[in-house]
Amino acid sequence: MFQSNTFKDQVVLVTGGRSGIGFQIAKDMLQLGAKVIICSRKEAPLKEAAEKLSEFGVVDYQACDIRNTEEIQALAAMIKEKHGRLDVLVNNAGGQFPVLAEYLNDKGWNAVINNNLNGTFYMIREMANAFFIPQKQGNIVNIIADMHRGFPGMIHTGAARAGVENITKTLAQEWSDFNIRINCVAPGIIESSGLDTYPQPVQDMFAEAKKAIPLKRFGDVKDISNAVAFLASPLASYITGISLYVDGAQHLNYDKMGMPNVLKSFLNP
Ligand SMILES: CCC/C=C/C(=O)SCCNC(=O)CCNC(=O)[C@H](O)C(C)(C)COP(=O)([O-])OP(=O)([O-])OC[C@H]1O[C@@H](n2cnc3c(N)ncnc32)[C@H](O)[C@@H]1OP(=O)([O-])[O-]
Ligand SMILES: NC(=O)C1=CN([C@@H]2O[C@H](COP(=O)(O)OP(=O)(O)OC[C@H]3O[C@@H](n4cnc5c(N)ncnc54)[C@H](OP(=O)(O)O)[C@@H]3O)[C@@H](O)[C@H]2O)C=CC1
Repeated sequence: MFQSNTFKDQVVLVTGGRSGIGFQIAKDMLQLGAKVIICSRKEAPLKEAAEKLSEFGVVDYQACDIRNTEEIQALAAMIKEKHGRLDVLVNNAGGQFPVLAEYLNDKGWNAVINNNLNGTFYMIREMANAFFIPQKQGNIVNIIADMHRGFPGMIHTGAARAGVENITKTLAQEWSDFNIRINCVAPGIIESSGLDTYPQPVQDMFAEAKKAIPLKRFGDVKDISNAVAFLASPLASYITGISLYVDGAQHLNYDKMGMPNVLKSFLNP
């Protein structure tokens, strides 16, 4: 659907690109002409993913925990040495676990805030300082979540993603002088490797909730990748500071999905 040269010779970094949504984004960017770098915490699955992706184009990888500034700086140094520039940063790495607020301890709260909010900010700041600000050009897409009306059962990630959404609105203004565009994609429930990490009762609850999604289906990793490609492409050259909900209108119908109640009955000890 996009022209195969949409990202020709552009350098694209996809965090969490070894699996699920990130893998699809990396694959599609390669097929649209980009050189792609993927990072995540563990070296072995990253290498395996990079080998699979190399069928589609030039791909590099480096283990990097987005919560660790030194590791991010080392990743930026590798990209500078090998490619000389960075055009697009896709902040896809993240995760959380279902829990009710009253049972969430400091460690669990901090783990998710550190990953999804702090890690995303560190990555944005470091890549902007290393590339986008000196280049006076850059493009950032942040994967957040469907937390438009709060996120019962996932208060930590709701707060973290709302923080990223606000960072996005701030930087769309603060960094407009550097010709940096920054946007979010907010996935609904997407059939991906990430979803498989949830316990069976939560997956059963998702299956039940599907009936109340106005488009009556879960999303596909390709639905998210298409939105990322659009926002990172020149087709979106006048779009910055927005969140694009890719969720079959779930965010308009959340309470009817019965998620809070089902989550509550599952999560109550
Ligand atoms: C509708 C929405 C659909 C969304 C779908 C997706 O997003 S799919 C994509 C989803 N993909 C993913 O989510 C995958 C990636 N997810 C992750 O890597 C983790 O969930 C992370 C984000 C907490 C980071 O982890 P990390 O390596 O930084 O930390 P750690 O593992 O060492 O844990 C630190 C502390 O957190 C707590 N705690 C953690 N887990 C649970 C739990 N299940 N139960 C209860 N508590 C839990 C616990 O306090 C633990 O300390 P402890 O008690 O062990 O001393
Ligand atoms: N699937 C869904 O329905 C939805 C997903 N999302 C979000 O979309 C993103 C992708 O999800 P999905 O593909 O489904 O799930 P996955 O669990 O497959 O992907 C998460 C990726 O992030 C990486 N990652 C996690 N923490 C870090 C870290 N600290 N540093 C570097 N990499 C990290 C993981 O690799 P590793 O563990 O090896 O580090 C993994 O590759 C996530 O942020 C997720 O929360 C949002 C809403 C809905």
